[in-house]
Amino acid sequence: MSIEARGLSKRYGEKTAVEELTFTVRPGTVTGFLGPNGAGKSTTMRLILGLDRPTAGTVTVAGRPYAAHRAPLREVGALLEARSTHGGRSAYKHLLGLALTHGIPRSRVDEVIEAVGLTGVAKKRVGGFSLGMGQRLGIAAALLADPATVILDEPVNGLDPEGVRWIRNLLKSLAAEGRTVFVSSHLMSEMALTAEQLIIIGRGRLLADTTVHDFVRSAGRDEISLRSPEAARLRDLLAGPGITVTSDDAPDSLRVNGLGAEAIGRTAAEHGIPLFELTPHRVSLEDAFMELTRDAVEHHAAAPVPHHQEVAA
Ligand SMILES: Nc1ncnc2c1ncn2[C@@H]1O[C@H](COP(=O)(O)OP(=O)(O)OP(=O)(O)O)[C@@H](O)[C@H]1O
Repeated sequence: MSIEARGLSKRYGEKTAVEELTFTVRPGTVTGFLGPNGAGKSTTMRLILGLDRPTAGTVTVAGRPYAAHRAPLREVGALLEARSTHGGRSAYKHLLGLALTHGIPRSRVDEVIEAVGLTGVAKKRVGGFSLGMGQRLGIAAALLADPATVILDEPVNGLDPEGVRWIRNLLKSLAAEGRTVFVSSHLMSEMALTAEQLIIIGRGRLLADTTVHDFVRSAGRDEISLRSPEAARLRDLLAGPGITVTSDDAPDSLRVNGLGAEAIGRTAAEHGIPLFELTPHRVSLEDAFMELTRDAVEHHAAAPVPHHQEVAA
């Protein structure tokens, strides 16, 4: 049961929150929905759930707009914002209320409470819940009708490492059961551990629709830093197509892109050039994500201008 967005756009007055988004979220895998703050993730999720009307384009779940489903709760379970629950009620009463109004058996309430690990506190007032317990309750509500599609907006926000790991495993198991799992985040590193597919947006536009595997591979070019008393000579020897050598402020240091440590070490040895240091640096996923979304970030912090000298393209 896929989620299909086609030319999906949403404007609020002058502000374009979502612009011509076209993507498909497929069942059986976790799809991460990534973008910096204000990219349009929450708006897109609201459009999927029929809580807002698109200015243009369409979005369907299992072939129909959300509102056209006879029992939408059974089709799509969603967690948008935590803490929409009445603080004076217990978790159990809250879920039971939802279940009774949607024809869901009482036994299912116990099941989801158990599944999200709230059994010990199910009879306690929701008002006294921690952020993590509130998120678990929101997820219990989303799963109550055993939906084929699960949509969660920033579910790990504010959670401790144990909670983050729990959500990660839960999402994977929901996908393994054949469900469509669509989860937003602004943390690339978290999505790399949780998702298989990635849809990345910035300023409302699609920036990438890819797999985590491909994103990691394209981001995974190594940069090598080295120190040598003959750095200038080595720099000329390493230059070539697809290879970038930059020198930092220190006259004996170089940074090399496009060559492995072995190739550099071998070239240095062939020419009798001593190396004092040869260190590979992995370009982090977070760096690659920031690079991709740099132009789409609404508020930049002032960054120092890098001082690099390029000797070869
Ligand atoms: N009801 C609204 N009226 C006016 N502007 C809105 C409205 N809802 C969202 N926006 C604007 O649309 C843009 C996208 O917002 P949205 O909340 O969808 O982004 P997001 O990717 O979920 O961001 P975050 O990670 O900060 O939650 C933002 O610039 C936001 O200010």
